[in-house]
Amino acid sequence: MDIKVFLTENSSSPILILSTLLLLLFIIKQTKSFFSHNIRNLPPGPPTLPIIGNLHQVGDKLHVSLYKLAQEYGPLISLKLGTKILVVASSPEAAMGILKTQDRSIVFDKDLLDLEEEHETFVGVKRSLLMILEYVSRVKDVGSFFPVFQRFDLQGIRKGGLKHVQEVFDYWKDMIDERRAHMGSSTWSSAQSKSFLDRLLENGFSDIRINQYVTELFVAGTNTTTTALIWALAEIVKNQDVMTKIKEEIKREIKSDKIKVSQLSKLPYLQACVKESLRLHPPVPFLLPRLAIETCEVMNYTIPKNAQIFVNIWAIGRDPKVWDDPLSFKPERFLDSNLDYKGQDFELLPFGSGKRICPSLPLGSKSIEFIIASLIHEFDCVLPDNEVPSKLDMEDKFQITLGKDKPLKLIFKHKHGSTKV
Ligand code: HEM
Repeated sequence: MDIKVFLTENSSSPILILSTLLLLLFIIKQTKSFFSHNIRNLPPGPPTLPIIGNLHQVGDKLHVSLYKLAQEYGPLISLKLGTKILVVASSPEAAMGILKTQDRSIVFDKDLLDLEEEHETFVGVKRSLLMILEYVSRVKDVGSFFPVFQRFDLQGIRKGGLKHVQEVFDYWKDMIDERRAHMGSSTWSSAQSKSFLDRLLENGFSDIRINQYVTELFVAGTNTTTTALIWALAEIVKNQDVMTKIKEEIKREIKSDKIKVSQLSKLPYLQACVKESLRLHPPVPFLLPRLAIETCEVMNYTIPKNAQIFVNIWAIGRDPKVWDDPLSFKPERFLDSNLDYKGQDFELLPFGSGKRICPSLPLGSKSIEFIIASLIHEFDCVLPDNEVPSKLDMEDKFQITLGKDKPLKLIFKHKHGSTKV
């Protein structure tokens, strides 16, 4: 229909006319923005549709959709998501190119930590932290692909996320107030200062800053470690030959009732199992998104300023060009190899690399090794309901961490009597 005729026929409805004009303006703006993004020599990628670009190709399992696109278009690809350009690295070379040029990133949309929003009542810090993760990991946030819509928060993502951030803040507000009052009292001496919170308070951090740091640490630290632990246990239980080898190693090397952290270095096979599990199931499938601060060249392609960059470490861990028989759980591959996850080997980056590497790498990796070694040393671990280990379901579920879709249920029978599920 001719626009002029349409406007004349509908002149009785000013709201309809206004919304039509707004829609037209929007389409013109998007089209202009598409042409201005038409940068030469972008990394290859699938053809785009008008306005939405490649949004229709991004499934709920983002790590899998981007892995499949990388198989088709190469290790460094570019996509248009709304008005944004996303570059994804899915091979060690591409990861190295990105991580050596782009070392700043953003953790949360800063709006999520905006404290101006209204109060809600406390419902439980664990639930709230999980809800924050759930909101942060929502892939299909219209506002992030079309910044023009950001302020409207059409899907309620910002509002929902803020509600749970506020619940978490409320939870430890009392703790902060109490500690601050104690520090200000005459009975306080700096020798009593022990915790991370004390250090922040001593150094004059405001409540807002403390809230942000502590929430970030909780969000980054809790789900990652438990997710890694669950995957490693699931793989060991599924592969009973691996379980037998761990038991033999522990029996041979550990003579005490309890394992100490200092003894973990005597268990190279167990350490290889943890590495192998982190290769196949990195709890964080994409490193923290990097933002191209300036236009730059990576692998002879141009990455334009303000492009968002993902490194798909889940894809790198399954790349048949890098790993022999990549989908099999084979800890032996690490026994005669110097390959490590400390950020230097771009084939294996479960903790990231560069300035943004996980600050808790030693704590995270040692915790998993220690918990698994202790469980296997002290308990016999079996699946309930005569489930066959080799048939254990290993489907994953994409949130900001990549968890196991079906919960892992195990029965732990203490070697000296009691049973725990
Ligand atoms: C197995 C356990 C863990 C894994 C696999 C893991 C993985 C990661 C990864 C991949 C990143 C992003 C690195 C990058 O983009 O280059 C990261 C960042 C981070 N991790 Fe961990 N992490 C674990 C445990 C922890 C723990 C226990 C804590 C805190 C107690 C923690 C705190 C953080 C923080 C604060 C950041 C953000 C660093 C920044 O903003 O520069 N992580 N972690």
